[in-house]
Parts: sequence; structure tokens; C-alpha cells
Amino acid sequence: MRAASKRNEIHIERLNKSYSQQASASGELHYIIQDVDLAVKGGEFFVLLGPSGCGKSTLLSLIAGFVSKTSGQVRVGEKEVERPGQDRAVVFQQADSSLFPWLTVRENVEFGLRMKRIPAAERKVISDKFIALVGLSGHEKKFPRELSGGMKQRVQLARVLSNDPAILLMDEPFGALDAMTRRTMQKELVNIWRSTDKTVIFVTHDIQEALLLGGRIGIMSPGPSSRISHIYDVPLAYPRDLSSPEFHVLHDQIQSHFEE
Ligand SMILES: Nc1ncnc2c1ncn2[C@@H]1O[C@H](COP(=O)(O)OP(=O)(O)OP(=O)(O)O)[C@@H](O)[C@H]1O
Repeated sequence: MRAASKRNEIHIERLNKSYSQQASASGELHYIIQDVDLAVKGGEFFVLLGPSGCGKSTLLSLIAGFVSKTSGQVRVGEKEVERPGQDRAVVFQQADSSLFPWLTVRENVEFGLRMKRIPAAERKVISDKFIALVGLSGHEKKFPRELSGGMKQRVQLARVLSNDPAILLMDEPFGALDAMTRRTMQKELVNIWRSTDKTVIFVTHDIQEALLLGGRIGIMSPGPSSRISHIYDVPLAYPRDLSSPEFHVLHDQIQSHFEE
């Protein structure tokens, strides 16, 4: 078990978000998410699970600092989130939109390091490490157009990891992948997470994926005015066994929330 760390803790209190155009004729605000409370410990793998459109990406964007809250608090470590920061990195569903097509795998992975003016020799050590960690050694000189969807997603992950953020915010990162590649990526993500002290918040609407990955699973109620209605501890060892009776019991319990 890794030591808990304060800098990668996340505290959310009475968080509300509405978009200004969503005020009714009477001026009353319509909330996308309302009164969200959540505490995520440093080094935790927390999954946000909920139906399409309930506000999972909105909550992730609030933690990332991409959108501003209407009221409430989002703190990372001791600091209130006001804008994006190097302590938080976001991995999106479509790697295509985040990779630079004119840069090779290595150049994409080293992009943030170059921006930080890290010397070339040091950049190479770091990019070698993370390219190997995501299983892309030997592909350093390829361009994104020469890679499969799964390989592009790995490049995105290697790039994010090479910047060493304390917190990984992942928005359905494997949603566009075929079932086999998705399984491989899920296993690799767990291995990567277990070898670092990073906090992960992972958004999905797939119960099986949530149970394969999460230490805890927060279930969001259907929107509007969505909140985290239940939190499940997942007391199953990694790697998770999809066929175990315990897995099925938890799957059924969680499924029941979506059948109400
Ligand atoms: N910029 C915006 N302006 C107005 N409404 C928005 C904006 N962004 C999102 N919404 C609305 O907020 C709600 C929640 O959207 P969000 O993308 O957070 O849901 P989600 O749970 O991530 O959905 P999905 O699983 O389908 O990706 C939706 O009703 C959406 O239309």
C-alpha cells in the first residue's frame, strides 16, 4: 500500500454547475450537477459511473479547471481549483484530437517536456521510460497516422505520464477501442497506476469497466441536478476476476441503481 499524499487529494464540497443560458424565464438556474460532495484520497483510483448526459464530463472538467463552477468548492491538495494546472492531466476518449499529427510518437511524448525546456538527454530518458511502460518501444519514429486507435491512446497516456501530473483525469479513455484492445489497456492502466502514487479519476458508463478498475465507484444520478448518489468500495484484489461470484454480486448491486 502506498503512502497517502496530500498534494494529490481532491475535495469537492457543495459543488454546483449551471450554464448561464440555462436560467429559466423566471431567472431560476437549472443545474447540471447540484450539491456534489466528494473526497478522493491521494493515490486512489476513483471511478465516476453514470448514465449518458448526467454530468460526468462536466464534473471532470470542473476538477480539471476547464470550466468554472457556479458555486461550491473544488480543492486539489490545499489549493482551490481556478484554472488548469500541471498537477492535473486529462486523457480524452479520442486520442486523435490530442496528438500532433506532424510529430512522431517520441516527439509527441516529449512535447510537454520540451515546453518545460527539459534538456534533450533528460527528455529521452523520460520518454524511453513511458514509451516502454505503455508497450510502444520500437514505435518511437512512427507518426500518429501509422498507429492503430489503441496505440494512439497509449501515446496519449505516455505523454500525460511523462509530464508527471499528480492527478490523472480520464474521460472514457477506452470508449472508442475494440473490446480486446480495451481489455489490454484496462490491465495496463491498473499496472501503471499501481506503480505510481497518482490519483486517478476515471469516467465511464460501463459497469464492468468500473469494477475492473476502481477502488471506489461513485454513482451519479441521472441529470439534471445530478449528484453522487452512492459510493461503492470495491474490496476485490487486482487483477480483477470477471468470472468471480463477488464480481457478479457487485455488478448486480450497481446495475440495480440504473433499473430504478
Ligand atoms: N457548454 C455547455 N453548455 C450547455 N450545456 C452543456 C454544456 N456542456 C454540457 N452541457 C450539458 O450538461 C449535461 C451533462 O453533460 P456531460 O457531458 O457532462 O454528461 P456526461 O455524463 O459526461 O455524458 P456522456 O456519458 O454522454 O459523455 C448535458 O445535458 C449537456 O447537454
